[in-house]
Amino acid sequence: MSAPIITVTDLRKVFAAPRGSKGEDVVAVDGVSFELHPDECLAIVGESGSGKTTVARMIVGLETVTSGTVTVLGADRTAAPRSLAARRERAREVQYVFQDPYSSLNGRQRIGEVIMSNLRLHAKAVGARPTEGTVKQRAQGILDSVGLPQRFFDRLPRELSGGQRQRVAIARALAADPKVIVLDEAVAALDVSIQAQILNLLADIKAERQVSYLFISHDLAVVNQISDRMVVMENGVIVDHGATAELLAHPTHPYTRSLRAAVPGPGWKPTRREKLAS
Ligand SMILES: Nc1ncnc2c1ncn2[C@@H]1O[C@H](COP(=O)(O)OP(=O)(O)OP(=O)(O)O)[C@@H](O)[C@H]1O
Repeated sequence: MSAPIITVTDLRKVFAAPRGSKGEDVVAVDGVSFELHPDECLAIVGESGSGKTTVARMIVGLETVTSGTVTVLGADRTAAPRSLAARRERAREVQYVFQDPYSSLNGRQRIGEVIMSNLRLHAKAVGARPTEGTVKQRAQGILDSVGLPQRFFDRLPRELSGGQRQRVAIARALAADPKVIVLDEAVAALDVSIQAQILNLLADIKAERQVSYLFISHDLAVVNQISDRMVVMENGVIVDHGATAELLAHPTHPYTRSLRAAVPGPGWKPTRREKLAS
């Protein structure tokens, strides 16, 4: 098997109680280890507060690491980036798509400019000087690849639906041509039918490009559709891991079983992923 793109080893995060408060420190993540391989979708699942987002934020350098290590493409990424250039270098490797596409998009920036500014940023960082015409052409291509018509190029985020805005957030991530996209509850705010469209889009993108997903979700029905493997977190600790289809068809760990049991009946079928792939 080829070398992992991301390796996290014995990752731990403690949030200190505010100074002067009588509160206790929060151990959000405790001894988490896993690997993300090329072209795979690894899901991190668990209930609210289990530590999923904190793991992702440590991987992209948005949160400091208390102990343990993060390696991305063979480079140690445990320490927080020290400069803007270092932060951008990391962003070229790993892009982050947030749950709420509205607050993550600049309300005054038109959709085409959202994509073009990320294209310019990352082209500049690798010393390329594409013309404005080339940048625009690439941005139009990316808009097309996320299934949005060209007339959206000049629109503002508020003129788009939630699903369309999430397509723009994905387009912005693609503009960096990353090796990994972290999708943090990226479809949680969307209606089920729109969720399915975005999941199909993500599957298409992954089939076309060399990109891996770290897919964070509390929703096993969604995870079942998109991920190859999953790790299950409870109270900051990985309590279960394995191939998604296998783990969900035959959950053995009590926590995975309880999560699985909490999935609403209609629409839930362990074979749905095969259907999506067909
Ligand atoms: N900045 C912070 N300061 C203090 N505690 C925090 C901070 N961020 C997260 N926590 C705590 O760390 C724990 C894990 O939170 P985290 O957001 O990683 O969980 P999660 O599984 O992603 O949940 P959710 O899906 O609700 O975001 C929680 O107890 C949370 O309250």
